[in-house]
Amino acid sequence: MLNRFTAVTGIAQILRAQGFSTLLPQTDVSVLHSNGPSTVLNSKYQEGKDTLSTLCISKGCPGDPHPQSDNSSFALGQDSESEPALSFPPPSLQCYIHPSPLRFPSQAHRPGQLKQYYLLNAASLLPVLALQVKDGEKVLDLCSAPGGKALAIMQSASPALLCCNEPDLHRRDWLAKTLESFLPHSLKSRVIVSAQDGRSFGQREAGLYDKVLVDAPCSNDRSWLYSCNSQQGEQRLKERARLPSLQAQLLRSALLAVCPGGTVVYSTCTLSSFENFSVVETVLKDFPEAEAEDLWEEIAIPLSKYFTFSSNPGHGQTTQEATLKTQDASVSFYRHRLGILVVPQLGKSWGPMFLARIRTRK
Ligand SMILES: C[S@@+](CC[C@H](N)C(=O)[O-])C[C@H]1O[C@@H](n2cnc3c(N)ncnc32)[C@H](O)[C@@H]1O
Repeated sequence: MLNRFTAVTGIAQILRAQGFSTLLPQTDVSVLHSNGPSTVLNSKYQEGKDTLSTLCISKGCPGDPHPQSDNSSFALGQDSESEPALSFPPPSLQCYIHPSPLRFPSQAHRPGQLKQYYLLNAASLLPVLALQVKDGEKVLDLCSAPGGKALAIMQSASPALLCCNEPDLHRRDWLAKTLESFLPHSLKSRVIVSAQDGRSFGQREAGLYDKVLVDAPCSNDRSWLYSCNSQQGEQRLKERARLPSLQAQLLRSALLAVCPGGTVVYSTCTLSSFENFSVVETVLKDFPEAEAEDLWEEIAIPLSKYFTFSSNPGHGQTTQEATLKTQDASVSFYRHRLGILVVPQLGKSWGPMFLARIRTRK
């Protein structure tokens, strides 16, 4: 993720030369121009585990009273390759994706300077896209560390307040460092770090937020690829059992924290339907004034060129299979009203990622 609060000249050209393309349909920086200082990216990629191949570039943020970017002179064209379009692409967010697993080297800390890019699993952008944060809104990131989605929110819009909550001390330090490395001082009063247990947040700050992201602690299926010993594995299997209850409490808390007419996005990086569809279904029973929205047309179809989606909840619920032919691929989908799931694919370095969007009635 290129940081719009720094100079980013030259990176888009390097990306294109390396075979990256824009993830979001509306932009193509092949015609990117800038008079600002050029940035040199270390283009020596490493192939290996935990590969990340999404890069986000952002234009200047219209609502930001303190633009510190030199990229206001960028001229951006339309991406004729991409269709159909996302209905709500954040106007200031540009993302790049690579068809094969590549890894940019992460950028070293440079005292007194903001980092220019942040690497993230491409599917991590989807909960932020679903949240549709608008300038001036109050946003809560209930489970925030290490801060990738909080940064993506700040690349997408200029909220009046972004509260990043993380109860774990070590991870909260990591979060604070991430925010410090990417966001200018001028945003300090608008991006705050909180240390509460997310389960009680909703009671304490009931109805205060327009948007709440619950990127919940989960089984994190991709991390199984890197678990090194069986003891660790057994411990994690034990912990799995308590997750759906914790996740449901966090989602309930989020629904209390959001104002009438507000939006909650619930996401995990597991395939487990007990941590995904079942949590949403259980919690919605307690909130008759809230309903899950269909993300199929808005997110799954426009991004089907890159991600394989499923909305099959498993355990015998009714599903409807549909096949969508894109320019490049024919992909099978299962539709379900409660959420969508990015399924990992061989040779791709993203997913799983489940997301559901819930709106409360005004
Ligand atoms: C999947 S990670 C969040 C990743 C983060 N949103 C990002 O994009 O970088 C889940 C986080 O939830 C935190 N967490 C665990 N229990 C929590 C609780 N009771 N309330 C709030 N956060 C909690 C974990 O410490 C962990 O940092």
